[in-house]
Amino acid sequence: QRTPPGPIGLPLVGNLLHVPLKHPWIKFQRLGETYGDMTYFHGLGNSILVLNNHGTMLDLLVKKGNLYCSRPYFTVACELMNLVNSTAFAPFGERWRLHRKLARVALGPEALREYDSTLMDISAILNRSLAESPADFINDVRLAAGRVIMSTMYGISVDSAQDPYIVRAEAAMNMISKATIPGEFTVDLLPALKHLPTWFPLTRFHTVGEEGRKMIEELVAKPYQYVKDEMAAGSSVPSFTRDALTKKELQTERDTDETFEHAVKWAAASMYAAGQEVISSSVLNMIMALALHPEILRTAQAEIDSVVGRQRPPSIKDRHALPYILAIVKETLRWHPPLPMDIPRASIEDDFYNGYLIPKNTTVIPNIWSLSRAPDPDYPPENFSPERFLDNSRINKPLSPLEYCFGFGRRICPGRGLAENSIFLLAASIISSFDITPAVDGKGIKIPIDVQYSSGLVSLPEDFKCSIKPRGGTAISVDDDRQA
Ligand code: HEM
Repeated sequence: QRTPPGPIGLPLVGNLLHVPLKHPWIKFQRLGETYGDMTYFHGLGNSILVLNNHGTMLDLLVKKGNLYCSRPYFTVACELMNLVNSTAFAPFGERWRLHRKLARVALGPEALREYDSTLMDISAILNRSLAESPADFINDVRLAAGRVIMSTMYGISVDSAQDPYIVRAEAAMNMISKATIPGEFTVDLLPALKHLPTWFPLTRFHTVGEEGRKMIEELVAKPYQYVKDEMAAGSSVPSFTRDALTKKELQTERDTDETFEHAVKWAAASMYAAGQEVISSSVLNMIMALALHPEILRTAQAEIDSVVGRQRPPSIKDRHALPYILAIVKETLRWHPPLPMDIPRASIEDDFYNGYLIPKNTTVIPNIWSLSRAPDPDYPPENFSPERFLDNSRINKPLSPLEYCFGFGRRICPGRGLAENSIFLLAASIISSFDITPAVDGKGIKIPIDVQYSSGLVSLPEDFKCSIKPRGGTAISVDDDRQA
């Protein structure tokens, strides 16, 4: 039986040369132009299938979801750093199912409502720091995203970027992101290498794995212990961890599953690892887009002024009355999807699809990037144009990025509700309070913004400069609170 088409490989190295380390999603999209919706190739013993078409992604990852709901085994991340315990890298099985149940109960729509006012507080704090130290906006946004996760997962309020919870998490994230690009570590391609002694050349992964494992152990254990201590003292506040330890929907698992505590700890820490960076990268991406498009910012401000007014900050409840802001959020996720290659899947059995064999253990890469680049004669894909989602007169409406940026089927992102709420609220409150323009140098000349993104599994905007100033005549004081 033949496998799907793809480039012909060299012996041994296979087609590894076809996977550049920089922005592999662009190369994958081009391979799709040559080979069609499915491109299949080998690299050092791994078989890789890249999907470039939405229908094919739905057929394999939703309709045949059970066959494709495992993850490839990243030796460095999964084994040496222990991330096989996390939700995102867990293979298909009982442990992963329990994590998903925890997320359904403790991060579902009902649980999310508990956090609306926390998110409002976090936006107000972000606005205050943007007004006080606008040059630090990148750190401020990262910190706000860290606050969203620490408060919803553990009820921990974070004071500053030097907070040990945040420092630990950021360092661990840095490592994970690097360890999970297929091909980044030779050991991921030749798993037997991990048995080589640490002095052997090429075994940098031993050091990285060891450091990563220590960091991750602390990331998992410390905040969990905090929630237990607060609960014992009778002073805990709502959080994912507290809900998981108390909600009656999880009583059976708590009573019968001896791995329950381990699962709660790892599920909560997985949310940090999976959620903080994508929220901050989305908000920074939006700030960059608005600095480049003053007319879009003005239209967005006019919408907020007319719907919400200048006397109070926007809230989650205003969402459906603010279609332009929602279109900006969608366009931000489409313009540069935070996970351009989704999180790769692994097939758990041989499958036959459209006349091709897809062998068991194939690494499947749904190339979300290709979907975000669908040709559009009215609004070219490289342009930032929220209008593309609002122009009802068009016959061919674009697919909403909410249909693909969060993944598919049984492994779809369990944090998407929290992500949508927090990105919307942070975006709306920044837009309502600030003017954003390119920065100027000492001579008053604009510093051009170079639109560049990193190459990890999560792809972030590279650092850029812009000017953020409170809006003239704004009635919303930037050190606002919810009573204003
Ligand atoms: C803009 C924000 C976000 C984007 C674009 C995003 C995207 C994704 C994608 C593409 C996946 C892989 C889904 C698949 O395999 O098909 C995923 C998985 C995951 N996401 Fe998100 N995510 C976001 C925010 C969050 C947040 C805020 C959290 C937690 C609070 C979170 C937690 C997770 C977890 C735990 C997984 C692993 C699920 C599993 O393997 O079963 N994500 N996300």
